[in-house]
Amino acid sequence: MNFDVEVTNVSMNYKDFEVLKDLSFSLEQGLIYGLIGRNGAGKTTLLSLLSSFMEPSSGTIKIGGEDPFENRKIMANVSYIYETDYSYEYEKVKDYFDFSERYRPNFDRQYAMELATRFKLPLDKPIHKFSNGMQSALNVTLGLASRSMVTIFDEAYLSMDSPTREVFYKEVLEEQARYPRIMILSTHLVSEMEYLFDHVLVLDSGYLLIDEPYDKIISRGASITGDSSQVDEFVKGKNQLSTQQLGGTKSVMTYGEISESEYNLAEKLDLEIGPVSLHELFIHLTNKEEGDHESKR
Ligand SMILES: Nc1ncnc2c1ncn2[C@@H]1O[C@H](COP(=O)(O)OP(=O)(O)OP(=O)(O)O)[C@@H](O)[C@H]1O
Repeated sequence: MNFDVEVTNVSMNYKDFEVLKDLSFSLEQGLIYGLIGRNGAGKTTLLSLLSSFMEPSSGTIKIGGEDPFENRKIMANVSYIYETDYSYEYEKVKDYFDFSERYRPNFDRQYAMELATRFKLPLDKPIHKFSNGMQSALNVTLGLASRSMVTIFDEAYLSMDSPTREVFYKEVLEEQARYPRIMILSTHLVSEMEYLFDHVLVLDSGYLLIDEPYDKIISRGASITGDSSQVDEFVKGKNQLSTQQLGGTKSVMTYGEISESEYNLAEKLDLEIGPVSLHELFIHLTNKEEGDHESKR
C-alpha cells in the first residue's frame, strides 16, 4: 500500500487564533523532508495534524488516499517522535520494544537492539533514570526501528550531544536507502541537518512559504560580491535578502534564478557569484514582518 500524504487547504485554529493558514502540499514515499520555521511558526501543530493527534479546522489530510483520523490501519504506519517527558516512566527499554512490536507492523527488534547498543542505552535501568540525551536516543531508536511508512521526528534529537546526533543522521540516510519511506525532520539545527533533506518545507507564521526540492532552493540563493556600484547595478530588481559592505566592496544575498547571460555579465563585471546555504536563506527569508509573505516567494 502507498502512504503518500496529500494536504489540501488545511487551516488550524486554536479558538480564534489561526495557526496554520490554508496549507496545501504533498509528500511522496522515499523522500526525506526538512520542516523548518521560526519559533511558533506552526511546525508542531502541522505534525500533530499529520499524526492525527487532532483534526484540522478546515481542509483535508489524506494518507494513502484515506482520512487518517481514528483510522487504525493508517495510524499503525505513522510514527510521530517528539521529546517525551519520561519523569514518571518506570518501564525499561525492553518494555518499549515490546510495545512497538505489538503496535508497529514493520518494527524490527534486532535493528532496535543494534541501535540501543550504538546509542549505549542501559537496558536494565528504568527510563526515568536515563539522562535527557539517552531518552532522546530511545525516542529516535523507536522511530527508526518502527520503519513506519510515515516517520516524523519533531525536534526529537535536541538533547542528544553532537556525536550522538551524527550517529542518528547516518542512520537516517542508511535507513532511507534500505527501507525508503516518508521521513519528516522538523528542526532548528538547519545548518547541521540540511544535507539530509531531499525536499524542504518552510513554515512562516502559519503560511507555507517554501515547498521545493532542496537543490532547487539552493540553486536560487546566491551571494553577489564585488565593486559596490557594479553589485548595485547587477542586483537591481532582484529579491535581495541581505547586504554586507566592507569599504568599496559589497556582498548582496539574492533569492531567484540567475540566467546564463547574467552569469556572463557577472564575469565581465568581475563579480563573484557564490553559493548560499539553506541555513542562511532560511534566516533571511523568514525575518520579514508578518503580512509580507507574497513578496518573499
Ligand atoms: N494548544 C494550544 N492552544 C493555543 N495555542 C497554541 C496551542 N499549541 C500551540 N499554540 C500556538 O500555535 C502557534 C504555533 O505553535 P507550534 O508549537 O505549532 O509552533 P512551532 O513551529 O512548533 O514552534 P517551536 O519551533 O517554538 O517549537 C504558537 O503561537 C503557539 O503559541
